[in-house]
Amino acid sequence: MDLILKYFPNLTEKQIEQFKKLELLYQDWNLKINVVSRKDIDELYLRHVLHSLGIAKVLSFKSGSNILDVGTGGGFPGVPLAILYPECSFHLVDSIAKKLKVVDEVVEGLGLNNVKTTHSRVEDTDGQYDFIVSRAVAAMPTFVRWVKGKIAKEQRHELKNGILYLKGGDLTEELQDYRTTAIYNLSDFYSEDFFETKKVVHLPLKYKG
Ligand SMILES: C[S@@+](CC[C@H](N)C(=O)[O-])C[C@H]1O[C@@H](n2cnc3c(N)ncnc32)[C@H](O)[C@@H]1O
Repeated sequence: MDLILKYFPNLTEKQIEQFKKLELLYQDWNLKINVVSRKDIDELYLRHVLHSLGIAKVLSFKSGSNILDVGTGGGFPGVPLAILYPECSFHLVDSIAKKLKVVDEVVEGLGLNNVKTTHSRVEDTDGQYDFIVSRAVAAMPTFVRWVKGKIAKEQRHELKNGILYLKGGDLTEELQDYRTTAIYNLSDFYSEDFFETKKVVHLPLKYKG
């Protein structure tokens, strides 16, 4: 938890309580339904919470923003971002029901009222969002195919509406067809070794009507 405060020192008491409670809820639910590996549970704040919040180091979501988390699994990056941005609406989608069961329990346990979950493949969902966030779900070409048509028309942020994807390693080949991407190194914000190769990829997408 100190790790979160190190990089996000302006949290409210409520947010601090929610981030603290997150560990207990995941430990408990992970025993019943395994959604996070044992090693990762031991390092929940580093590998999941702080990593998810890396998106917030790149862009601060404005109040009233709508965010889609594709393939949220156990709730990453959607749940930590929903705690950080209580004035934004988060839609967390996953095609595996049992993972969303854990997310629903965690969301309820935290008293988060800005999160909606849907059990579906994202291709089969409707909705328009300022930003679409994700981690470890699909290569960019596939991902772009899944989410096109889901971008809101109105631009409210300094970054154009589109995808904010947590990725790692060498992305040269994967992103070669996307000239408008910007890559942000999380090592510029966080000093822990875990973030050495981790990045946030911003890909603006056009509104499709
Ligand atoms: C490796 S897990 C990553 C989970 C989470 N984003 C994280 O980083 O901890 C990939 C998740 O994407 C989901 N997924 C894969 N394809 C999907 C699709 N087309 N629509 C919705 N969810 C999908 C899987 O069910 C799985 O939970």
